[in-house]
Order: sequence, then structure tokens, then C-alpha cells
Amino acid sequence: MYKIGMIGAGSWGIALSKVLADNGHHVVVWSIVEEEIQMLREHHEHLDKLPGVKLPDSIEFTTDISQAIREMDLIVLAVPSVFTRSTAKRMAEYVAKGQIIVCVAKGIEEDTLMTLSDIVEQEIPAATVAVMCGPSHAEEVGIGLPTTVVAGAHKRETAEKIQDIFMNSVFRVYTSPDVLGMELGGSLKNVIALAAGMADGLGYGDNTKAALITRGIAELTRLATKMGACEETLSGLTGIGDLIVTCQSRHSRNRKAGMLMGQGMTMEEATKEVKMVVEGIYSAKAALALAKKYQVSMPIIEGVNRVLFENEKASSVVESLMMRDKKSEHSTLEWE
Ligand SMILES: NC(=O)C1=CN([C@@H]2O[C@H](COP(=O)(O)OP(=O)(O)OC[C@H]3O[C@@H](n4cnc5c(N)ncnc54)[C@H](OP(=O)(O)O)[C@@H]3O)[C@@H](O)[C@H]2O)C=CC1
Ligand SMILES: O=C(CO)COP(=O)(O)O
Repeated sequence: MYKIGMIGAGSWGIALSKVLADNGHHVVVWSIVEEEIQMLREHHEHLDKLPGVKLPDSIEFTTDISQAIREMDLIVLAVPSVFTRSTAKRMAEYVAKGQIIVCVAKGIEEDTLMTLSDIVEQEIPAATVAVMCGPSHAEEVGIGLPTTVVAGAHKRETAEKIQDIFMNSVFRVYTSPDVLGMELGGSLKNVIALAAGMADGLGYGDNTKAALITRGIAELTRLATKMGACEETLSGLTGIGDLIVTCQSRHSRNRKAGMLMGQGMTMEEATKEVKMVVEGIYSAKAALALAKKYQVSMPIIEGVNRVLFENEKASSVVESLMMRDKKSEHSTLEWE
């Protein structure tokens, strides 16, 4: 039995707390939001973000962040990406040398273009920082549907410790040393999922969706490999796996926000309607900036940015994607 601190009580933090408590660990959940902690203490259920998922009585809830950090064997950081730096700053004074922090949010910081694990390493130099992601909607993890994820860390023993702590018969954890590839896959797929949602909202069909997923992973792979990630990671669970689930699932916040925009809502109206964090909106500009920095062609990412920030209609972006210059599917294949 390990002591685990869960920093963040949104849908993902709550679903993972259930996995950990079901595995017999002692979990202390922190949220900055006083009313959220009161609701969790009273009902042992997040009535707004993960209704129907009852949490074991063993879980403790607190608004005192030190209680979810001091003497914990593992800390899971599950706040949305825009709060990662501010939360890491708040955590820093309580983290002991070598304490493991696992980042489970998905995003890239817009101003610095840093990944979330890099931000945590910068703000909390004492910590051993790792990541965990993959195709995993909180709604399905919360009710114990079989799910696979990957624990990523620079050192094998760190990844294997995370694997041991989380793994059970319905939550299978693989390991990987490619932290960068995992984080790029996990955050950039949200931007493609917005496009997939827009296609749904416009009434397009399965052909369009398959095209977006396939050409989307091609864009992500081009950028990630140029930045030093392994191609294999992008064709694994944290790349194509997470892209497929987010583009297809009725649970996806990014797909839903995209769908509402495809049906005519503005970005602000769509995010208000979804009520939970829509990470692709925050990652879209960062993805475009990275594409420019690394000189990689990312036409779908560019198109999503035009819909989000330049008021272009999703239908006109699709038309311009379809009518781009003619080209071969694979740039590296040679003709006879
Ligand atoms: N949900 C999912 O299925 C999955 C989510 N993820 C990732 O996990 C991360 C968290 O997502 P998710 O749990 O879904 O988000 P939610 O929208 O469900 O919850 C966000 C949480 O952040 C809280 N919050 C608000 N303000 C702050 C602040 N200033 N500092 C810290 N926390 C704050 C919110 O409180 P409140 O809103 O009550 O004010 C809420 O508890 C995202 O990066 C997401 O991509 C990854 C895999 C699966
Ligand atoms: O990352 C996720 C599933 O793996 C969650 O995606 P959404 O944020 O689009 O719901």
C-alpha cells in the first residue's frame, strides 16, 4: 500500500483516484476549489464532472496542498494544463528531493512552448518528474471499463513504479522512456479532435473522419520526430491510440466543442456549453507556433487555428484542405 497525493479533482483526477483506491492505496485528493472538496467529502462523488462514479470511503479530501504532498510516495498532477505552472509553484516548497510527480494533464504552454513535465521540472527541481497518458476517458475509467495507458519516465525504475501502483485487471499500464513523444502526442491530438468534431457538426461522414485521423497523425508524427520524439510513440497508445479515442468518443470534450463550432457556435459559446476543460483550444496556438519553429507543414492544425481565432467557417477550411496542391501520400517513398 502506497500513500498517493492527487493534485486536482476534475474528472480525470477523480477517475484516477478511484483506480488507486481500488488498488488498495491511501489517496489524498486536493482541489483549489473549496466547494468541490465539500461536495466530495459529503457525497464521495463528483456530481458535476463524474456523476454516477462512487468513490471508496478511504479517500481523503483537502484544500491544504501540503497534506497531499508531504510524506506521499507518489504525487499525481491532474489540473488542466493552464494551471500546471501555478499549481507547481504552489507545490514546490513541500516536495522532498526525489519525490515522484506524475503529470497526467495534456497540453503545451502557449507562451513558452514547453511541455508540462518540463514546466514541473523547472518549477520543482527537487522532484522526479514522469508522465502517464493514453486513450483513457475518465467516464470509462471511472466505471472500470478496460483501458490501457503508458507511464513515461527518463529512468526505467520510475516508470515501473508508476506501472506497479496503477495497474490492475481493467487498467493496464505500459512503460516508455519517450516522455517527449508521449506528451506531444497527448496534447496535439486534442487539436485534431477539434477538427474531427467540426466535421461531425457539419454533418460529414466516416470517410472524412478517417481522413482526419490518418492525415492528423501524419502531421503529429512529422512535428514530433523533428523535435526528437520516436516515430514508434506516435503509432502507439499515446499517439494514434489517443487520437482515435478522442476523435470518435462521445465522451470527448474536444470533439464535442468542435462539433458545436461545426454547428455554428463560436469558440466561447462552445466551451461554455462543454463546461469542462477543452485543452485543444489552448494547445492549438502552441502547435502552430511549433510547426513554424520546426518548419513542419501542419495544414489541419493551421485550419483549426483559423476557425478558432480568425472566425473562418469550418466548411471553408475543409474546402481549402481538399483543394490544396496535389501531392503524393508518402513524401519518402521513391517511384520506379
Ligand atoms: N477527463 C478525461 O477523460 C481526461 C482528461 N485528461 C487531462 O487531464 C487534465 C484535467 O482534465 P479534467 O480533469 O478532465 O478537467 P475538468 O474540467 O474535469 O476539471 C478541471 C479541474 O481544475 C480545477 N481548477 C479550476 N481552477 C483551478 C486553478 N486555478 N488551479 C488548479 N485547478 C483549478 C477545476 O475546478 P472547477 O472547474 O470546479 O472550478 C476542476 O476541478 C486535462 O489536461 C485533460 O486533458 C487526460 C486524460 C483523460
Ligand atoms: O485525453 C482524453 C482521452 O484520452 C480526453 O479527451 P477530451 O479532453 O477531449 O475529453
